[in-house]
Amino acid sequence: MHLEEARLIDLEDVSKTFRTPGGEVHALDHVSLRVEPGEIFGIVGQSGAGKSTLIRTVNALEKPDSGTVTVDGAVISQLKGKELREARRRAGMIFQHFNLLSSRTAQANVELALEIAGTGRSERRHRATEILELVGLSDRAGAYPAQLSGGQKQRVGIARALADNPRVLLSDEATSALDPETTRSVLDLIRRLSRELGLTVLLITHEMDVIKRICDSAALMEHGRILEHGPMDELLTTPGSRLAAELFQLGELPDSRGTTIIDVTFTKQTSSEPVIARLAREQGLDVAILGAAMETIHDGTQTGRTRLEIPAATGDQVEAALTYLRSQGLFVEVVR
Ligand SMILES: Nc1ncnc2c1ncn2[C@@H]1O[C@H](COP(=O)(O)OP(=O)(O)OP(=O)(O)O)[C@@H](O)[C@H]1O
Repeated sequence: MHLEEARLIDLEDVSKTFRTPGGEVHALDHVSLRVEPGEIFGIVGQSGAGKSTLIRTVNALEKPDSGTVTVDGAVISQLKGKELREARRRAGMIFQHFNLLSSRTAQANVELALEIAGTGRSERRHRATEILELVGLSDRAGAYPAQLSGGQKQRVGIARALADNPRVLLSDEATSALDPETTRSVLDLIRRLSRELGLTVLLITHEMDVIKRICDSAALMEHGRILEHGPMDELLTTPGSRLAAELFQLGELPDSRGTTIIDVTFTKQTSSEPVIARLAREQGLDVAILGAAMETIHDGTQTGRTRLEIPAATGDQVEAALTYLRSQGLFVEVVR
């Protein structure tokens, strides 16, 4: 792969401090992050973690105090004037509250993005029609935002963001104002567009479900720092991963009763149920399922965690059970 292509979104040692009456706030504290071409990368974290500041450095709405931000080969954090405006066109952005102009139809909202980019009138019309079709809104092109549902408004937002053919889509809590079903359909649309157009997507969210549903990779942010990041499969099988535990919550541990408790993580390739049944049968163990958190992800496969309790048994029996589960390709952590 060409070197520049491999650096589609690349933050290197980026810091940003705000001086407020209450003191200094380190919104970004030496953040380094790389998003691979074509992947959907989610950043999750509590309010105030620094997510918005991070995404704002990627479309140059915020200038870092130090470090570099590269987008599609351009070091966006160092550009000015015309060059900066040009580079900004490489990334489209969607927002929680859609940010559509209420006085313009869906079609005219999409065309506005192209007008600003200097595209001619007939080309604007053609492109807006094309992209509205791609997001499934052809029949609503003449509707005003007030006549559209939340999901439809976000589809217009997506069409507007992609009208100028950017290679990167930035999403700032794009589904936070939508109900769960609409959220799923908008996320699925983003996933489809990412695959069809080869789009790289960087999204920020405080919702773990968003990460589970569409992300290839994710990062956990806290106090301006990235605590963990990586491909989802790797995160889920990292011992002690906070992100994995938060993504697939298994609840509190029961009171100690001399048993062994293990968390079994299964990713795409396998489902845990038949394996657990076989474990009970073949090893003669009366295994109890204490909790399970599963998600059917975008490609229809299941990912999740199961918490098992193995009855008071000899060390050898527990060891044999762990060996068996691991031999089935499952990731196993002894919790207690
Ligand atoms: N322009 C600003 N001036 C002063 N402080 C700011 C500014 N922008 C952000 N901050 C502070 O920087 C920290 C990170 O804010 P940021 O908005 O990036 O977090 P966030 O994770 O996106 O949270 P939220 O989801 O609530 O927006 C917060 O403490 C915030 O108050």
